[in-house]
Amino acid sequence: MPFATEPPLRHGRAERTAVIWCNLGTPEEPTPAALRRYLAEFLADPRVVEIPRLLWWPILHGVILRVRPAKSAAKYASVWTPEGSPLKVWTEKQAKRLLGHLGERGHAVLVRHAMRYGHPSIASVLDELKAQGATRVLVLSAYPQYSGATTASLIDAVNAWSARQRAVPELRFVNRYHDDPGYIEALARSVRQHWQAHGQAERLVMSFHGVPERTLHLGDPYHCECHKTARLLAQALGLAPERFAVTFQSRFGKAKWLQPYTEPTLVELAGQGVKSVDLICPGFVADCIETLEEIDMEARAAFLQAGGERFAYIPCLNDRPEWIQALGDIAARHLQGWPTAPADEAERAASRERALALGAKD
Ligand SMILES: C=CC1=C(C)c2cc3[nH]c(cc4nc(cc5[nH]c(cc1n2)c(C)c5CCC(=O)O)C(CCC(=O)O)=C4C)c(C)c3C=C
Ligand SMILES: [Fe+2]
Ligand SMILES: [Fe+2]
Repeated sequence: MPFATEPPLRHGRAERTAVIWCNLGTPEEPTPAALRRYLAEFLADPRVVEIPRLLWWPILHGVILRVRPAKSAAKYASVWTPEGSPLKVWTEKQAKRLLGHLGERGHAVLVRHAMRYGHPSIASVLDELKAQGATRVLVLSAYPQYSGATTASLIDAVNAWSARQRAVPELRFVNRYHDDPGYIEALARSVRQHWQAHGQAERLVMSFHGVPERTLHLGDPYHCECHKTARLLAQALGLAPERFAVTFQSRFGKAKWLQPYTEPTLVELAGQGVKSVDLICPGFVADCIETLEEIDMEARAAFLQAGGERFAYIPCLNDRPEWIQALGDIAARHLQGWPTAPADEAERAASRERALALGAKD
């Protein structure tokens, strides 16, 4: 396999540190064609669908990619913004805010966002950072809870890029922050603020994206990490166990996924006479199709139709200042020991001196 041809690194050259804020990815447009491209890449990832290729390929190409793109495109169209897909808009904004926040704290780092599927791809962002002289890269995932389908998949993508490089930058991965106090407190504050403005419902439903149940039995920590996030959030809010529920949404395919499922739980609550629910999606740090359409439209309608009277969706953390602060703290913790101070002329000269003293030739 050919490795990249790269300009030789000069001794004494300033080190540059970069942070990549990685999210899942989203279609470029709310059209069947764009959805087909997006879903074809996403659902071909063996980390996402753990079915042997020989069985999965005919289903994916023969059925799913013929039917789903048009249906999903209509759903995306219902949440699309003038700037594009909500997931893209929030992810870009978060990267900018993180750059500003780290800068204020004296960290002169490069910050870019990247998408696991679609654009800008992880490989293209790593290429760009390397061209800008990044010698150390912190990969920060937009999934607080680790799962093979998400976190491990983005690690795979970074490693696939590394496998094509001659000079591989130093890499660090933030695999999880499901119990980070700053993240939990940012969630708690968003709930308290909602309660102050709109009053508290009878139940707080915490809905996480689902995964196939068998991944739990195979050792994926995702289910446990979702429950820990939920427990810590409930504790921070002083909620007794009977006042909240943990559910899983976005089931895909016919297999059993993590339970209880979000929508049937809402219908059941309404059937038990619960008239009001607040719903938060703590595992999504940016609003997207799964929160804005599946929850705030579909799940809302199901609850109200089943006899519920008040359904309040509490938005994702998006660009809330406490969240950007928490994200900055998480990044700063993982950047420890890496040079992030501005590389000025004096600093460059000193590092050259050190290199020469060690016998290196410039
Ligand atoms: C914790 C985050 C996520 C996990 C785990 C996850 C697993 C997973 N998802 C699918 C199938 C689909 N997911 C889709 C959208 C989507 N999924 C996540 C996050 C996780 N997925 C997000 C943030 C989004 C929104 C993307 C956006 O553009 O807004 C979709 C596409 C939408 C649709 O057609 O319904 C699919 C399909 C599987 C199979 C899976 C497996 C473990
Ligand atoms: Fe998903
Ligand atoms: Fe969905």
